[in-house]
Amino acid sequence: MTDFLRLIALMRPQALWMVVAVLLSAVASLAHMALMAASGWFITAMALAGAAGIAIDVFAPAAYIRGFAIARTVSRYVERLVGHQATLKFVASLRPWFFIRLTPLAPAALEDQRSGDLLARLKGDIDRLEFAFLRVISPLAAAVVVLAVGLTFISAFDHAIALVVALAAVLSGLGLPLLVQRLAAPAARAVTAHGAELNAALVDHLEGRAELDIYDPGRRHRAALEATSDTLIAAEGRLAGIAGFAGAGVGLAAQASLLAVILIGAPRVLGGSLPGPDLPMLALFALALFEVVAPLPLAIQTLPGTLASARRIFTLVDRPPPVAEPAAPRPVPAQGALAFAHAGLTYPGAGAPAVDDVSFTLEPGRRVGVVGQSGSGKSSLVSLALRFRAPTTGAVRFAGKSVAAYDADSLRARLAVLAQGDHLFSATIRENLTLAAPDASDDALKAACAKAGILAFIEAQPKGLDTFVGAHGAKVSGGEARRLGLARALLKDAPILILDEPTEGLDTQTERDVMAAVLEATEGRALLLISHRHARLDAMDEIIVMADGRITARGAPAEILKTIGGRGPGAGG
Ligand SMILES: Nc1ncnc2c1ncn2[C@@H]1O[C@H](COP(=O)(O)OP(=O)(O)OP(=O)(O)O)[C@@H](O)[C@H]1O
Repeated sequence: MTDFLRLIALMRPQALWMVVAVLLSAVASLAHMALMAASGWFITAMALAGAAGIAIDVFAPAAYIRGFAIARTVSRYVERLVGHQATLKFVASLRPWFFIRLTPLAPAALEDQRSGDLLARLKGDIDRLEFAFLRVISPLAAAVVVLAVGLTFISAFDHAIALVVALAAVLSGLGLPLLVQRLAAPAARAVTAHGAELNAALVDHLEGRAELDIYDPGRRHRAALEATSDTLIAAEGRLAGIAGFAGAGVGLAAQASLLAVILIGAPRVLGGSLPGPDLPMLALFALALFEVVAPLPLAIQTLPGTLASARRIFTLVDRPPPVAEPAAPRPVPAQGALAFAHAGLTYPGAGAPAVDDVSFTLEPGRRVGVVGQSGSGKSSLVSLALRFRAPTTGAVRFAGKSVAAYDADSLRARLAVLAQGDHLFSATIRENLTLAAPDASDDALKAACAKAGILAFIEAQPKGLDTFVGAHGAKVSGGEARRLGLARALLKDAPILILDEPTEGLDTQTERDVMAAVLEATEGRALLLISHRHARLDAMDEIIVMADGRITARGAPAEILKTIGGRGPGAGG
Protein backbone atom coordinates (compact mmCIF):
# COMPACT_ATOMS: atom_id res chain seq x y z
CA MET A 1 0.00 0.00 0.00
CA THR A 2 2.83 2.39 0.87
CA ASP A 3 4.39 1.65 -2.53
CA PHE A 4 1.06 2.37 -4.23
CA LEU A 5 0.66 5.67 -2.36
CA ARG A 6 4.25 6.64 -3.20
CA LEU A 7 3.55 5.85 -6.84
CA ILE A 8 0.42 8.02 -6.76
CA ALA A 9 2.42 10.79 -5.07
CA LEU A 10 4.94 10.65 -7.93
CA MET A 11 2.07 11.32 -10.34
CA ARG A 12 0.93 14.44 -8.47
CA PRO A 13 2.29 16.95 -11.03
CA GLN A 14 0.19 15.25 -13.73
CA ALA A 15 -2.86 14.87 -11.48
CA LEU A 16 -5.01 17.37 -13.39
CA TRP A 17 -4.39 15.69 -16.75
CA MET A 18 -5.07 12.32 -15.20
CA VAL A 19 -8.35 13.38 -13.56
CA VAL A 20 -9.52 14.87 -16.87
CA ALA A 21 -8.55 11.64 -18.67
CA VAL A 22 -10.48 9.52 -16.15
CA LEU A 23 -13.55 11.76 -16.42
CA LEU A 24 -13.41 11.65 -20.23
CA SER A 25 -13.10 7.87 -20.10
CA ALA A 26 -16.17 7.74 -17.85
CA VAL A 27 -18.07 10.07 -20.20
CA ALA A 28 -17.16 7.87 -23.18
CA SER A 29 -18.41 4.74 -21.38
CA LEU A 30 -21.58 6.47 -20.17
CA ALA A 31 -22.23 7.76 -23.71
CA HIS A 32 -21.81 4.20 -24.99
CA MET A 33 -24.26 2.89 -22.41
CA ALA A 34 -26.71 5.69 -23.18
CA LEU A 35 -26.41 4.94 -26.89
CA MET A 36 -27.20 1.26 -26.35
CA ALA A 37 -30.07 2.07 -23.98
CA ALA A 38 -31.58 4.73 -26.27
CA SER A 39 -31.31 2.41 -29.27
CA GLY A 40 -33.00 -0.43 -27.38
CA TRP A 41 -35.74 1.87 -26.16
CA PHE A 42 -36.26 3.42 -29.60
CA ILE A 43 -36.46 0.18 -31.58
CA THR A 44 -38.91 -1.34 -29.09
CA ALA A 45 -41.01 1.81 -28.84
CA MET A 46 -41.20 1.96 -32.63
CA ALA A 47 -42.19 -1.70 -32.83
CA LEU A 48 -44.85 -1.36 -30.11
CA ALA A 49 -46.18 1.85 -31.68
CA GLY A 50 -46.28 0.16 -35.09
CA ALA A 51 -48.15 -2.83 -33.63
CA ALA A 52 -50.62 -0.53 -31.89
CA GLY A 53 -50.95 1.66 -34.98
CA ILE A 54 -50.02 4.88 -33.24
CA ALA A 55 -47.50 7.50 -34.27
CA ILE A 56 -44.57 8.50 -32.05
CA ASP A 57 -41.97 11.25 -32.26
CA VAL A 58 -38.92 9.72 -33.99
CA PHE A 59 -36.87 12.90 -34.24
CA ALA A 60 -36.03 13.45 -30.58
CA PRO A 61 -34.83 9.84 -29.92
CA ALA A 62 -32.88 9.81 -33.21
CA ALA A 63 -31.19 13.09 -32.22
CA TYR A 64 -30.30 11.63 -28.80
CA ILE A 65 -28.86 8.53 -30.44
CA ARG A 66 -26.74 10.65 -32.80
CA GLY A 67 -25.68 12.86 -29.89
CA PHE A 68 -24.63 9.87 -27.76
CA ALA A 69 -22.73 8.33 -30.70
CA ILE A 70 -20.85 11.57 -31.33
CA ALA A 71 -20.20 12.08 -27.59
CA ARG A 72 -18.86 8.53 -27.32
CA THR A 73 -16.45 8.91 -30.24
CA VAL A 74 -15.26 12.41 -29.39
CA SER A 75 -14.80 11.76 -25.67
CA ARG A 76 -12.99 8.46 -26.33
CA TYR A 77 -10.67 10.21 -28.78
CA VAL A 78 -9.94 13.14 -26.46
CA GLU A 79 -9.55 10.74 -23.52
CA ARG A 80 -6.85 8.84 -25.44
CA LEU A 81 -5.08 12.11 -26.24
CA VAL A 82 -5.26 13.41 -22.67
CA GLY A 83 -4.44 10.03 -21.08
CA HIS A 84 -1.38 9.54 -23.26
CA GLN A 85 -0.34 13.15 -22.74
CA ALA A 86 -0.55 12.58 -18.95
CA THR A 87 1.47 9.38 -19.31
CA LEU A 88 4.11 11.05 -21.47
CA LYS A 89 4.45 13.88 -18.99
CA PHE A 90 4.80 11.32 -16.23
CA VAL A 91 7.42 9.44 -18.28
CA ALA A 92 9.31 12.69 -18.82
CA SER A 93 9.42 13.32 -15.08
CA LEU A 94 9.90 9.71 -13.85
CA ARG A 95 13.15 8.94 -15.69
CA PRO A 96 14.99 12.07 -14.50
CA TRP A 97 13.55 11.48 -11.01
CA PHE A 98 15.10 8.00 -11.02
CA PHE A 99 18.43 9.08 -12.52
CA ILE A 100 18.82 11.98 -10.10
CA ARG A 101 18.47 9.54 -7.22
CA LEU A 102 20.55 6.80 -8.79
CA THR A 103 23.58 8.89 -9.73
CA PRO A 104 24.78 9.71 -6.19
CA LEU A 105 24.69 5.97 -5.41
CA ALA A 106 27.23 5.15 -8.11
CA PRO A 107 29.65 3.56 -7.89
CA ALA A 108 29.89 2.54 -4.23
CA ALA A 109 26.23 1.81 -3.42
CA LEU A 110 25.58 0.01 -6.71
CA GLU A 111 28.51 -2.41 -6.55
CA ASP A 112 26.28 -5.26 -5.44
CA GLN A 113 23.91 -4.75 -8.37
CA ARG A 114 24.36 -6.96 -11.40
CA SER A 115 24.51 -4.72 -14.46
CA GLY A 116 21.70 -6.64 -16.18
CA ASP A 117 19.48 -6.24 -13.13
CA LEU A 118 20.13 -2.50 -13.08
CA LEU A 119 19.22 -2.46 -16.74
CA ALA A 120 16.01 -4.33 -15.94
CA ARG A 121 15.15 -1.73 -13.31
CA LEU A 122 15.94 1.09 -15.68
CA LYS A 123 13.91 -0.41 -18.46
CA GLY A 124 11.31 -2.96 -17.40
CA ASP A 125 10.38 -1.60 -13.99
CA ILE A 126 10.33 2.02 -15.06
CA ASP A 127 8.27 1.08 -18.14
CA ARG A 128 5.78 -0.71 -15.93
CA LEU A 129 5.45 2.32 -13.67
CA GLU A 130 5.02 4.58 -16.66
CA PHE A 131 1.99 2.62 -17.81
CA ALA A 132 0.54 2.26 -14.32
CA PHE A 133 -1.88 5.08 -15.02
CA LEU A 134 -3.17 3.82 -18.38
CA ARG A 135 -3.33 0.16 -17.43
CA VAL A 136 -4.24 0.23 -13.76
CA ILE A 137 -5.32 3.53 -12.28
CA SER A 138 -7.42 4.92 -15.12
CA PRO A 139 -9.58 1.78 -15.66
CA LEU A 140 -10.16 1.42 -11.90
CA ALA A 141 -11.10 5.07 -11.38
CA ALA A 142 -13.29 5.25 -14.50
CA ALA A 143 -15.12 2.07 -13.43
CA VAL A 144 -15.96 3.57 -10.03
CA VAL A 145 -17.45 6.70 -11.63
CA VAL A 146 -19.39 4.81 -14.32
CA LEU A 147 -20.76 2.19 -11.93
CA ALA A 148 -21.95 4.89 -9.52
CA VAL A 149 -23.75 6.85 -12.26
CA GLY A 150 -25.00 3.76 -14.12
CA LEU A 151 -26.45 2.02 -11.08
CA THR A 152 -28.14 5.25 -9.90
CA PHE A 153 -29.75 5.50 -13.33
CA ILE A 154 -31.05 1.89 -13.25
CA SER A 155 -32.34 2.21 -9.70
CA ALA A 156 -34.40 5.23 -10.79
CA PHE A 157 -36.42 2.70 -12.83
CA ASP A 158 -36.26 -0.41 -10.70
CA HIS A 159 -34.42 -1.04 -7.44
CA ALA A 160 -34.41 -4.84 -7.78
CA ILE A 161 -32.87 -4.70 -11.25
CA ALA A 162 -30.28 -2.19 -10.00
CA LEU A 163 -29.48 -4.51 -7.11
CA VAL A 164 -28.96 -7.56 -9.34
CA VAL A 165 -26.79 -5.62 -11.82
CA ALA A 166 -24.81 -4.11 -8.93
CA LEU A 167 -24.27 -7.58 -7.51
CA ALA A 168 -23.05 -8.97 -10.84
CA ALA A 169 -20.83 -5.92 -11.40
CA VAL A 170 -19.36 -6.08 -7.90
CA LEU A 171 -18.81 -9.83 -8.11
CA SER A 172 -17.12 -9.68 -11.50
CA GLY A 173 -15.57 -6.23 -11.06
CA LEU A 174 -14.33 -6.64 -7.51
CA GLY A 175 -14.73 -10.25 -6.34
CA LEU A 176 -13.31 -11.81 -9.49
CA PRO A 177 -10.39 -9.32 -9.75
CA LEU A 178 -9.54 -9.93 -6.10
CA LEU A 179 -9.60 -13.65 -6.73
CA VAL A 180 -7.54 -13.04 -9.86
CA GLN A 181 -5.13 -10.90 -7.87
CA ARG A 182 -4.71 -13.67 -5.34
CA LEU A 183 -4.19 -16.21 -8.07
CA ALA A 184 -2.01 -13.92 -10.17
CA ALA A 185 0.16 -12.37 -7.45
CA PRO A 186 2.74 -15.18 -7.24
CA ALA A 187 2.89 -15.45 -11.03
CA ALA A 188 3.17 -11.65 -11.44
CA ARG A 189 5.94 -11.49 -8.86
CA ALA A 190 7.66 -14.40 -10.56
CA VAL A 191 7.44 -12.64 -13.94
CA THR A 192 9.03 -9.48 -12.47
CA ALA A 193 11.74 -11.35 -10.55
CA HIS A 194 12.59 -13.92 -13.24
CA GLY A 195 12.46 -11.22 -15.93
CA ALA A 196 15.09 -9.22 -14.04
CA GLU A 197 17.10 -12.37 -13.33
CA LEU A 198 17.05 -13.38 -16.98
CA ASN A 199 18.17 -9.89 -18.01
CA ALA A 200 21.06 -9.96 -15.56
CA ALA A 201 22.12 -13.46 -16.57
CA LEU A 202 21.87 -12.60 -20.26
CA VAL A 203 24.07 -9.51 -19.90
CA ASP A 204 26.57 -11.56 -17.85
CA HIS A 205 26.46 -14.29 -20.48
CA LEU A 206 27.17 -11.89 -23.33
CA GLU A 207 29.86 -9.96 -21.48
CA GLY A 208 31.61 -13.10 -20.32
CA ARG A 209 31.18 -15.15 -23.49
CA ALA A 210 34.95 -15.54 -24.04
CA GLU A 211 35.47 -16.86 -20.49
CA LEU A 212 32.47 -19.17 -20.87
CA ASP A 213 33.89 -20.58 -24.10
CA ILE A 214 37.11 -21.34 -22.23
CA TYR A 215 35.85 -22.53 -18.86
CA ASP A 216 32.35 -23.76 -19.53
CA PRO A 217 32.44 -26.24 -22.42
CA GLY A 218 29.58 -28.13 -20.74
CA ARG A 219 27.46 -24.98 -21.19
CA ARG A 220 26.23 -25.00 -17.60
CA HIS A 221 25.83 -21.23 -17.65
CA ARG A 222 23.71 -21.45 -20.78
CA ALA A 223 21.62 -24.25 -19.27
CA ALA A 224 20.99 -22.09 -16.19
CA LEU A 225 19.99 -19.23 -18.48
CA GLU A 226 17.56 -21.45 -20.35
CA ALA A 227 16.15 -22.76 -17.08
CA THR A 228 15.46 -19.16 -15.96
CA SER A 229 13.87 -18.45 -19.33
CA ASP A 230 11.64 -21.55 -18.99
CA THR A 231 10.58 -20.49 -15.49
CA LEU A 232 9.73 -17.04 -16.83
CA ILE A 233 7.73 -18.45 -19.74
CA ALA A 234 5.85 -20.78 -17.36
CA ALA A 235 4.98 -17.83 -15.07
CA GLU A 236 3.86 -15.77 -18.07
CA GLY A 237 1.74 -18.72 -19.20
CA ARG A 238 0.09 -18.91 -15.78
CA LEU A 239 -0.64 -15.17 -15.92
CA ALA A 240 -2.14 -15.48 -19.41
CA GLY A 241 -4.32 -18.39 -18.24
CA ILE A 242 -5.59 -16.40 -15.27
CA ALA A 243 -6.25 -13.41 -17.53
CA GLY A 244 -8.28 -15.64 -19.85
CA PHE A 245 -10.27 -17.02 -16.93
CA ALA A 246 -10.95 -13.50 -15.65
CA GLY A 247 -12.01 -12.23 -19.09
CA ALA A 248 -14.42 -15.14 -19.47
CA GLY A 249 -15.77 -14.43 -15.97
CA VAL A 250 -16.70 -10.85 -16.80
CA GLY A 251 -18.32 -11.94 -20.06
CA LEU A 252 -20.37 -14.50 -18.14
CA ALA A 253 -21.43 -11.92 -15.54
CA ALA A 254 -22.50 -9.51 -18.30
CA GLN A 255 -24.67 -12.13 -20.03
CA ALA A 256 -26.06 -13.33 -16.69
CA SER A 257 -27.11 -9.84 -15.69
CA LEU A 258 -28.75 -9.31 -19.10
CA LEU A 259 -30.74 -12.47 -18.50
CA ALA A 260 -31.55 -11.43 -14.93
CA VAL A 261 -32.82 -8.01 -16.07
CA ILE A 262 -35.14 -9.72 -18.55
CA LEU A 263 -36.32 -12.30 -15.99
CA ILE A 264 -37.08 -9.63 -13.37
CA GLY A 265 -38.37 -7.01 -15.83
CA ALA A 266 -40.62 -9.18 -18.04
CA PRO A 267 -43.29 -9.88 -15.32
CA ARG A 268 -43.26 -6.14 -14.49
CA VAL A 269 -43.86 -5.25 -18.11
CA LEU A 270 -46.70 -7.79 -18.26
CA GLY A 271 -48.05 -6.45 -14.98
CA GLY A 272 -47.91 -2.91 -16.34
CA SER A 273 -45.53 -1.51 -13.71
CA LEU A 274 -42.69 -1.11 -16.26
CA PRO A 275 -43.27 0.39 -19.72
CA GLY A 276 -42.37 -2.11 -22.49
CA PRO A 277 -39.54 -0.09 -24.15
CA ASP A 278 -37.87 0.40 -20.74
CA LEU A 279 -37.05 -3.30 -20.44
CA PRO A 280 -34.70 -3.57 -23.49
CA MET A 281 -33.37 -0.13 -22.57
CA LEU A 282 -32.38 -1.34 -19.08
CA ALA A 283 -31.14 -4.70 -20.39
CA LEU A 284 -28.85 -3.13 -22.99
CA PHE A 285 -27.79 -0.42 -20.55
CA ALA A 286 -26.79 -3.12 -18.04
CA LEU A 287 -24.97 -5.11 -20.72
CA ALA A 288 -23.04 -2.02 -21.87
CA LEU A 289 -22.16 -1.21 -18.26
CA PHE A 290 -19.88 -4.25 -18.23
CA GLU A 291 -17.66 -2.49 -20.74
CA VAL A 292 -16.05 -0.74 -17.76
CA VAL A 293 -15.96 -3.93 -15.69
CA ALA A 294 -14.14 -5.89 -18.41
CA PRO A 295 -10.70 -4.22 -17.97
CA LEU A 296 -10.76 -4.55 -14.16
CA PRO A 297 -9.39 -8.11 -13.84
CA LEU A 298 -6.45 -7.22 -16.07
CA ALA A 299 -5.90 -3.93 -14.21
CA ILE A 300 -5.91 -5.71 -10.88
CA GLN A 301 -3.80 -8.54 -12.28
CA THR A 302 -1.27 -5.93 -13.45
CA LEU A 303 -1.28 -4.26 -10.03
CA PRO A 304 1.01 -6.73 -8.16
CA GLY A 305 3.59 -6.60 -10.98
CA THR A 306 3.42 -2.80 -11.00
CA LEU A 307 3.79 -2.71 -7.23
CA ALA A 308 6.69 -5.18 -7.38
CA SER A 309 8.39 -2.89 -9.90
CA ALA A 310 7.64 0.15 -7.73
CA ARG A 311 9.18 -1.64 -4.74
CA ARG A 312 12.32 -2.54 -6.72
CA ILE A 313 12.70 1.08 -7.82
CA PHE A 314 11.98 2.52 -4.37
CA THR A 315 14.35 0.13 -2.55
CA LEU A 316 17.09 1.19 -4.93
CA VAL A 317 16.53 4.94 -4.67
CA ASP A 318 16.01 4.69 -0.89
CA ARG A 319 19.56 3.42 -0.38
CA PRO A 320 21.49 6.01 1.51
CA PRO A 321 24.20 7.55 -0.67
CA PRO A 322 27.65 6.43 0.52
CA VAL A 323 28.50 10.06 1.21
CA ALA A 324 25.67 12.49 1.84
CA GLU A 325 25.76 15.80 0.01
CA PRO A 326 26.22 18.70 2.46
CA ALA A 327 23.12 20.87 2.97
CA ALA A 328 25.19 24.02 2.42
CA PRO A 329 28.26 23.06 0.40
CA ARG A 330 31.36 25.21 0.73
CA PRO A 331 32.85 26.75 -2.40
CA VAL A 332 35.80 24.61 -3.47
CA PRO A 333 39.06 26.60 -3.66
CA ALA A 334 40.86 26.45 -7.01
CA GLN A 335 44.00 25.11 -5.32
CA GLY A 336 44.63 23.31 -2.10
CA ALA A 337 46.34 20.40 -0.43
CA LEU A 338 44.68 16.99 -0.39
CA ALA A 339 45.29 15.59 3.08
CA PHE A 340 44.59 12.20 4.64
CA ALA A 341 44.45 12.60 8.41
CA HIS A 342 44.44 9.25 10.24
CA ALA A 343 42.00 8.13 7.56
CA GLY A 344 40.53 4.65 7.73
CA LEU A 345 38.05 2.75 5.59
CA THR A 346 36.30 -0.49 6.42
CA TYR A 347 34.06 -1.74 3.63
CA PRO A 348 30.58 -2.81 4.74
CA GLY A 349 30.69 -6.40 5.91
CA ALA A 350 34.50 -6.56 5.80
CA GLY A 351 36.33 -8.00 8.80
CA ALA A 352 39.37 -5.73 8.59
CA PRO A 353 39.90 -2.17 7.40
CA ALA A 354 41.12 -1.72 3.81
CA VAL A 355 42.71 1.59 4.88
CA ASP A 356 43.91 2.02 8.42
CA ASP A 357 45.21 5.20 10.04
CA VAL A 358 46.71 6.67 6.87
CA SER A 359 48.09 10.21 7.05
CA PHE A 360 49.86 12.13 4.31
CA THR A 361 49.47 15.45 2.54
CA LEU A 362 49.59 16.12 -1.17
CA GLU A 363 50.43 19.80 -1.42
CA PRO A 364 50.18 21.72 -4.72
CA GLY A 365 53.20 20.84 -6.87
CA ARG A 366 54.16 17.86 -4.68
CA ARG A 367 54.52 14.30 -5.96
CA VAL A 368 53.72 11.38 -3.74
CA GLY A 369 54.20 7.78 -4.78
CA VAL A 370 52.21 4.97 -3.15
CA VAL A 371 53.49 1.41 -3.45
CA GLY A 372 52.32 -1.79 -1.90
CA GLN A 373 51.25 -5.30 -2.67
CA SER A 374 47.95 -6.13 -4.28
CA GLY A 375 45.09 -5.58 -1.85
CA SER A 376 47.12 -3.28 0.42
CA GLY A 377 44.52 -0.48 0.09
CA LYS A 378 46.05 1.77 -2.56
CA SER A 379 42.96 2.09 -4.78
CA SER A 380 40.78 2.57 -1.72
CA LEU A 381 42.70 5.81 -1.14
CA VAL A 382 41.43 6.99 -4.54
CA SER A 383 37.82 6.20 -3.57
CA LEU A 384 38.27 8.27 -0.42
CA ALA A 385 39.85 11.19 -2.29
CA LEU A 386 37.05 11.18 -4.86
CA ARG A 387 34.48 11.05 -2.07
CA PHE A 388 33.00 7.85 -3.50
CA ARG A 389 33.27 6.60 0.05
CA ALA A 390 33.45 8.35 3.38
CA PRO A 391 36.31 7.47 5.73
CA THR A 392 35.07 5.30 8.59
CA THR A 393 37.72 6.83 10.83
CA GLY A 394 39.80 9.99 10.57
CA ALA A 395 39.31 12.46 7.73
CA VAL A 396 40.17 13.33 4.15
CA ARG A 397 40.51 17.06 3.55
CA PHE A 398 40.91 19.37 0.61
CA ALA A 399 42.21 22.88 1.28
CA GLY A 400 41.87 22.28 5.01
CA LYS A 401 38.20 21.23 5.00
CA SER A 402 36.69 17.76 5.00
CA VAL A 403 35.87 16.66 1.43
CA ALA A 404 32.34 15.96 2.72
CA ALA A 405 31.86 19.73 3.14
CA TYR A 406 32.05 20.25 -0.62
CA ASP A 407 29.57 19.45 -3.33
CA ALA A 408 30.90 16.21 -4.92
CA ASP A 409 30.94 17.48 -8.52
CA SER A 410 32.83 20.67 -7.65
CA LEU A 411 35.36 18.71 -5.60
CA ARG A 412 35.88 16.18 -8.41
CA ALA A 413 36.49 19.10 -10.81
CA ARG A 414 39.78 19.61 -8.93
CA LEU A 415 40.90 16.03 -9.51
CA ALA A 416 41.98 14.26 -12.67
CA VAL A 417 42.05 10.54 -12.08
CA LEU A 418 43.17 7.51 -14.01
CA ALA A 419 41.55 4.79 -11.95
CA GLN A 420 42.04 1.07 -12.18
CA GLY A 421 39.58 -0.35 -14.66
CA ASP A 422 39.15 3.13 -16.14
CA HIS A 423 36.06 2.94 -18.33
CA LEU A 424 36.22 3.56 -22.06
CA PHE A 425 32.80 4.39 -23.48
CA SER A 426 31.42 2.70 -26.59
CA ALA A 427 32.30 5.74 -28.64
CA THR A 428 35.12 7.22 -30.68
CA ILE A 429 38.55 8.08 -29.29
CA ARG A 430 37.68 11.76 -29.64
CA GLU A 431 34.43 11.37 -27.68
CA ASN A 432 36.24 9.46 -24.95
CA LEU A 433 38.91 12.14 -24.67
CA THR A 434 36.70 15.23 -24.87
CA LEU A 435 34.79 13.93 -21.86
CA ALA A 436 37.63 15.45 -19.83
CA ALA A 437 37.95 18.62 -21.91
CA PRO A 438 34.86 19.28 -24.03
CA ASP A 439 36.39 22.25 -25.85
CA ALA A 440 39.82 20.76 -26.52
CA SER A 441 41.12 21.28 -30.05
CA ASP A 442 42.45 18.39 -32.11
CA ASP A 443 45.96 19.70 -31.44
CA ALA A 444 45.38 19.58 -27.68
CA LEU A 445 43.94 16.06 -27.95
CA LYS A 446 46.93 14.93 -29.97
CA ALA A 447 49.40 16.55 -27.57
CA ALA A 448 47.84 14.64 -24.63
CA CYS A 449 47.87 11.44 -26.67
CA ALA A 450 51.53 11.98 -27.51
CA LYS A 451 52.36 12.33 -23.81
CA ALA A 452 50.43 9.16 -23.05
CA GLY A 453 52.33 7.37 -25.83
CA ILE A 454 49.24 6.59 -27.90
CA LEU A 455 49.46 9.15 -30.70
CA ALA A 456 51.31 6.87 -33.14
CA PHE A 457 48.59 4.24 -32.70
CA ILE A 458 45.83 6.80 -33.33
CA GLU A 459 47.52 8.20 -36.40
CA ALA A 460 47.91 4.71 -37.82
CA GLN A 461 44.13 4.23 -37.73
CA PRO A 462 42.26 5.13 -40.95
CA LYS A 463 39.79 7.22 -38.97
CA GLY A 464 42.33 8.70 -36.55
CA LEU A 465 40.62 10.35 -33.57
CA ASP A 466 37.27 9.21 -34.94
CA THR A 467 38.15 5.54 -34.49
CA PHE A 468 35.45 3.64 -32.61
CA VAL A 469 36.87 1.87 -29.55
CA GLY A 470 34.09 -0.73 -29.23
CA ALA A 471 32.06 -1.73 -26.17
CA HIS A 472 34.21 -1.13 -23.04
CA GLY A 473 37.15 -0.48 -25.40
CA ALA A 474 36.92 -4.01 -26.83
CA LYS A 475 38.50 -2.93 -30.13
CA VAL A 476 41.73 -1.67 -28.53
CA SER A 477 44.31 -3.61 -26.54
CA GLY A 478 44.55 -3.36 -22.74
CA GLY A 479 47.70 -1.22 -22.98
CA GLU A 480 46.13 1.05 -25.61
CA ALA A 481 43.01 1.46 -23.50
CA ARG A 482 45.19 2.36 -20.51
CA ARG A 483 47.07 5.00 -22.49
CA LEU A 484 43.83 6.48 -23.82
CA GLY A 485 42.66 6.72 -20.21
CA LEU A 486 45.93 8.39 -19.29
CA ALA A 487 45.58 10.89 -22.16
CA ARG A 488 42.09 11.69 -20.88
CA ALA A 489 43.40 12.28 -17.34
CA LEU A 490 46.20 14.50 -18.65
CA LEU A 491 43.70 16.53 -20.69
CA LYS A 492 41.69 17.53 -17.66
CA ASP A 493 42.75 20.87 -16.35
CA ALA A 494 42.81 19.88 -12.67
CA PRO A 495 45.38 20.85 -10.02
CA ILE A 496 45.57 17.31 -8.59
CA LEU A 497 46.33 14.29 -10.70
CA ILE A 498 45.85 10.78 -9.35
CA LEU A 499 47.23 7.99 -11.47
CA ASP A 500 46.51 4.44 -10.35
CA GLU A 501 48.86 2.08 -12.19
CA PRO A 502 49.17 4.35 -15.27
CA THR A 503 51.68 2.12 -17.02
CA GLU A 504 49.95 -1.19 -16.40
CA GLY A 505 50.16 -3.37 -19.50
CA LEU A 506 53.03 -1.40 -21.07
CA ASP A 507 56.43 -2.76 -22.01
CA THR A 508 59.48 -1.38 -20.20
CA GLN A 509 60.55 1.05 -22.91
CA THR A 510 57.03 2.47 -23.44
CA GLU A 511 56.57 2.70 -19.68
CA ARG A 512 59.80 4.68 -19.37
CA ASP A 513 58.76 7.08 -22.20
CA VAL A 514 55.22 7.52 -20.89
CA MET A 515 56.41 8.18 -17.34
CA ALA A 516 58.91 10.79 -18.57
CA ALA A 517 56.11 12.54 -20.47
CA VAL A 518 53.72 12.27 -17.50
CA LEU A 519 56.26 13.84 -15.15
CA GLU A 520 56.80 16.67 -17.59
CA ALA A 521 53.09 17.19 -18.14
CA THR A 522 52.36 17.26 -14.41
CA GLU A 523 55.09 19.75 -13.58
CA GLY A 524 53.62 22.15 -11.02
CA ARG A 525 50.57 19.96 -10.35
CA ALA A 526 50.10 17.71 -7.37
CA LEU A 527 50.59 14.08 -8.37
CA LEU A 528 49.60 10.95 -6.50
CA LEU A 529 51.17 8.03 -8.33
CA ILE A 530 50.03 4.59 -7.29
CA SER A 531 52.06 1.76 -8.63
CA HIS A 532 53.16 -1.82 -8.15
CA ARG A 533 56.08 -1.07 -10.38
CA HIS A 534 58.72 1.37 -9.42
CA ALA A 535 59.21 3.23 -12.69
CA ARG A 536 60.22 6.80 -12.01
CA LEU A 537 59.35 6.63 -8.35
CA ASP A 538 62.73 8.27 -7.92
CA ALA A 539 61.11 11.47 -9.23
CA MET A 540 58.62 11.55 -6.34
CA ASP A 541 59.01 13.88 -3.37
CA GLU A 542 57.85 11.18 -1.03
CA ILE A 543 57.09 7.48 -1.26
CA ILE A 544 54.57 5.75 0.95
CA VAL A 545 54.66 1.99 1.34
CA MET A 546 51.40 0.30 2.27
CA ALA A 547 50.64 -3.18 3.58
CA ASP A 548 47.28 -4.38 4.88
CA GLY A 549 45.85 -0.88 4.68
CA ARG A 550 48.56 0.69 6.84
CA ILE A 551 51.59 2.80 6.01
CA THR A 552 54.56 0.60 6.85
CA ALA A 553 57.31 2.89 5.57
CA ARG A 554 57.62 6.35 4.10
CA GLY A 555 60.35 8.73 3.11
CA ALA A 556 62.45 10.08 0.29
CA PRO A 557 62.80 7.83 -2.79
CA ALA A 558 66.51 7.18 -2.33
CA GLU A 559 65.91 5.70 1.09
CA ILE A 560 62.63 3.86 0.40
CA LEU A 561 63.56 2.36 -2.95
CA LYS A 562 66.57 0.79 -1.26
CA THR A 563 64.39 -0.87 1.38
CA ILE A 564 61.68 -2.10 -0.98
CA GLY A 565 64.08 -3.82 -3.29
CA GLY A 566 65.56 -1.78 -6.05
CA ARG A 567 64.29 0.71 -8.56
CA GLY A 568 62.26 -1.75 -10.59
CA PRO A 569 61.65 -1.73 -14.31
CA GLY A 570 62.21 1.53 -16.04
CA ALA A 571 63.37 3.35 -12.98
CA GLY A 572 65.91 6.04 -13.11
CA GLY A 573 65.38 6.95 -16.80
N1 LIG B 1 34.17 -2.38 -2.99
C1 LIG B 1 34.77 -3.15 -2.11
N2 LIG B 1 34.04 -3.82 -1.21
C2 LIG B 1 34.63 -4.60 -0.28
N3 LIG B 1 35.97 -4.79 -0.20
C3 LIG B 1 36.73 -4.15 -1.09
C4 LIG B 1 36.19 -3.31 -2.09
N4 LIG B 1 37.19 -2.80 -2.83
C5 LIG B 1 38.33 -3.31 -2.30
N5 LIG B 1 38.05 -4.11 -1.27
C6 LIG B 1 39.02 -4.80 -0.42
O1 LIG B 1 39.84 -3.82 0.19
C7 LIG B 1 41.18 -4.21 0.19
C8 LIG B 1 42.04 -3.15 -0.50
O2 LIG B 1 41.70 -3.09 -1.85
P1 LIG B 1 42.34 -2.05 -2.85
O3 LIG B 1 41.64 -2.22 -4.17
O4 LIG B 1 42.31 -0.72 -2.24
O5 LIG B 1 43.83 -2.59 -2.92
P2 LIG B 1 45.00 -2.21 -3.91
O6 LIG B 1 46.20 -2.02 -3.07
O7 LIG B 1 44.59 -1.10 -4.81
O8 LIG B 1 45.14 -3.54 -4.75
P3 LIG B 1 45.63 -3.73 -6.26
O9 LIG B 1 47.07 -3.31 -6.29
O10 LIG B 1 45.45 -5.18 -6.49
O11 LIG B 1 44.76 -2.89 -7.07
C9 LIG B 1 41.24 -5.57 -0.49
O12 LIG B 1 41.29 -6.54 0.51
C10 LIG B 1 39.95 -5.66 -1.25
O13 LIG B 1 39.49 -6.98 -1.32
